Amino acid sequence: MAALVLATDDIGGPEIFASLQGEGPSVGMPVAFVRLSRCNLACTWCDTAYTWHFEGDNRPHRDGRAFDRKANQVTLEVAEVAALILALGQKRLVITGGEPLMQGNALAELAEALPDMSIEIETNGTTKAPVRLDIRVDQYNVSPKLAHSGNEAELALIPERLDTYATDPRAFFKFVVASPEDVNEVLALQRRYRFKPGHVFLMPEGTDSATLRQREAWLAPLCLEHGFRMSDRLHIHLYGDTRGT
Ligand SMILES: C[S@@+](CC[C@H](N)C(=O)[O-])C[C@H]1O[C@@H](n2cnc3c(N)ncnc32)[C@H](O)[C@@H]1O
Ligand SMILES: Nc1nc2[nH]cc(C(=O)O)c2c(=O)[nH]1
Ligand code: SF4
Ligand SMILES: [Mg+2]
Repeated sequence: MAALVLATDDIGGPEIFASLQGEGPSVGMPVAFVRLSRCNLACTWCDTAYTWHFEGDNRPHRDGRAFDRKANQVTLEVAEVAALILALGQKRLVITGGEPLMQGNALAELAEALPDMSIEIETNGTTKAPVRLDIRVDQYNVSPKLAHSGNEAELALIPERLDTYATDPRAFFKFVVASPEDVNEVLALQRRYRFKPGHVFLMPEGTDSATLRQREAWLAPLCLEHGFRMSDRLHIHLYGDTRGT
């Protein structure tokens, strides 16, 4: 059986936890989360940089911190991960990271070990799931990265991938916006990829309630004007920017 590389919680255990889904179309649902380690992108405002911003990695991040590789990832057999998830007693699993689809083949085995759970995947949209995993996925929350993320567009916005997700009825798009100008980029992507009506969310960048509220004040009218849905970040209001929530 394969192994998965997971992020760690504050005391060094695997980041597997029950919480309410805080973002996107299933906000408020009670779910189990599993957070995998590593990412192929490097968003300057990433709220989980501890999954990829390891010591010696000189990709920039606004925290300016380097994280220690060994302290922030743990490798477990798929069966062990499945048992920890089942122990949470939830019906739905949200797989996130880091970029979880970097470990798509091991995730397919995880999905097979959890035949009764529905599955939602948080992804940056640069990678597709292998078929063995894809057939088990109920929902993709795809979060393509705009210019303010600091990623090169050639790495962050891959036309073939975005075309595939745009035509998949299970895929919802969740764009992180930090300023009103960012919405122009979303509008350009909307024109190019023709995301389905009701499948596009704009979500404020922010890791504290005050920032989210302040940005939602200008984001809400823009959503009304352009027909986008707005996503808050419920978990930030409930628990702050903490691991395992
Ligand atoms: C940490 S990412 C993990 C999954 C995947 N790598 C991705 O980017 O979609 C989970 C979600 O958090 C969002 N996110 C990360 N940092 C954020 C921040 N500072 N403010 C708002 N959303 C953020 C991402 O855009 C994504 O929708
Ligand atoms: N409660 C809660 N909801 C979330 N939705 C997406 C999350 C993520 O980090 O991918 C997340 C998270 O970390 N916590
Ligand atoms: S793609 Fe996701 S995990 Fe990777 S750096 Fe960006 S927000 Fe963080
Ligand atoms: Mg999060």
